[in-house]
Amino acid sequence: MFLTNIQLQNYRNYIELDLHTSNKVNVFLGPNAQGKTNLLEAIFVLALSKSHRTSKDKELIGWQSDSARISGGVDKRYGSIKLDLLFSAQGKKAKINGLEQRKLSDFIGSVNVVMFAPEDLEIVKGTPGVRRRFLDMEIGQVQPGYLHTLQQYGKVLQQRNNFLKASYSSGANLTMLEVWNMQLAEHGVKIMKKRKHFIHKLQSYAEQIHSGITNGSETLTIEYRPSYDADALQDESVLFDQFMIKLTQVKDQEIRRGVTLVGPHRDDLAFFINGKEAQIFGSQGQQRTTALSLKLAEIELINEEIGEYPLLLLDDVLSELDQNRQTQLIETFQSKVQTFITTTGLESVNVSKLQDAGIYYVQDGRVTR
Ligand SMILES: Nc1ncnc2c1ncn2[C@@H]1O[C@H](COP(=O)(O)OP(=O)(O)OP(=O)(O)O)[C@@H](O)[C@H]1O
Repeated sequence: MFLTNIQLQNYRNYIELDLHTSNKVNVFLGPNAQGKTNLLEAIFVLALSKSHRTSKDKELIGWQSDSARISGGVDKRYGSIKLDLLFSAQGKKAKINGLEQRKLSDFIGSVNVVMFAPEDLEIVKGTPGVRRRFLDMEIGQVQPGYLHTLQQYGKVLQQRNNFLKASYSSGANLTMLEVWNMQLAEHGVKIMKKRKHFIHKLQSYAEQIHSGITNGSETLTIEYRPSYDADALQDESVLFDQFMIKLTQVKDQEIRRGVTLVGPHRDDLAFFINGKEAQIFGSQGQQRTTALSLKLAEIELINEEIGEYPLLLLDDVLSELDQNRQTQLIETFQSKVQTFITTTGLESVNVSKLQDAGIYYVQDGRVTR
């Protein structure tokens, strides 16, 4: 799929932008703080309806305005579509071909993207929350139903936590807890099964890619770590029973602490290079290569799931990769993936490898080709 054009109105530091893009590589060049990342972010938001940098939509609206708009034309396998996303104090509205979508999950995934940015190192190095967010964003793109389940789980979790907190101080009747437990387990096992399935597929692509980048010297493996000892490939009813038993085991502890201690909100995943955990033993370079392998694996995975390659967004990362990794990256995307790159200078980019690139200069929220 290709993003053929993008329009912005009062989006961050863009008052008005109308840009036609190249189907191959697009390089956004310019000094710091001019709007390069904002532009990549806008493409990301068009795909997922939320930013990779902030959970607060109102930060996306230009300071001088009270609403922002992102529109884009996308060429897909089966034809072209027009996407519109409007942010205002009333929330966000999403349209496909001019038709407002009642549920955002019907809009998400109309265009697919994979973003690789310096902060992705945190997927390997950071807290479990960063890894869960990575999982949720990626699974949600190819299976919008997943986000709905996640939302339902989140609501039950919050209500259950409120109940746990209140019951400790008031000594309330705990039979209600059984009801929350059933609902938590019902949504929870669906999430766990989808995560397990996704990680399994991601692993097979990432292992191959990582081996290629490291000339066969490193084997990358990914392990799903659910919040309790559960075999997530099990039948859903078995998983449900295991979940309920676990909740019974931790009941007293949960009431004392006023929080839910088991469930996918406490899941994690771990990365191993040649059998050693990358988060603990990996060098900075190995951790970065692991994050890169994951992102390149996602490209293949999305293609497998939906039959089209996503857009690749590379935010200020080429300069951090050595020539070998840059070449590997460029060769992977060049022929099949529309790519958007930001950089402060072309000297850090292996431009000789780029074919038919559109080079754009970004200054103070304006873009010139
Ligand atoms: N809501 C907003 N309204 C107006 N301007 C904003 C808003 N949010 C951020 N900005 C401005 O956008 C600019 C940052 O843009 P961006 O992050 O895209 O920079 P960049 O060109 O990628 O720079 P770098 O090379 O340093 O990463 C800053 O000047 C910032 O003040």
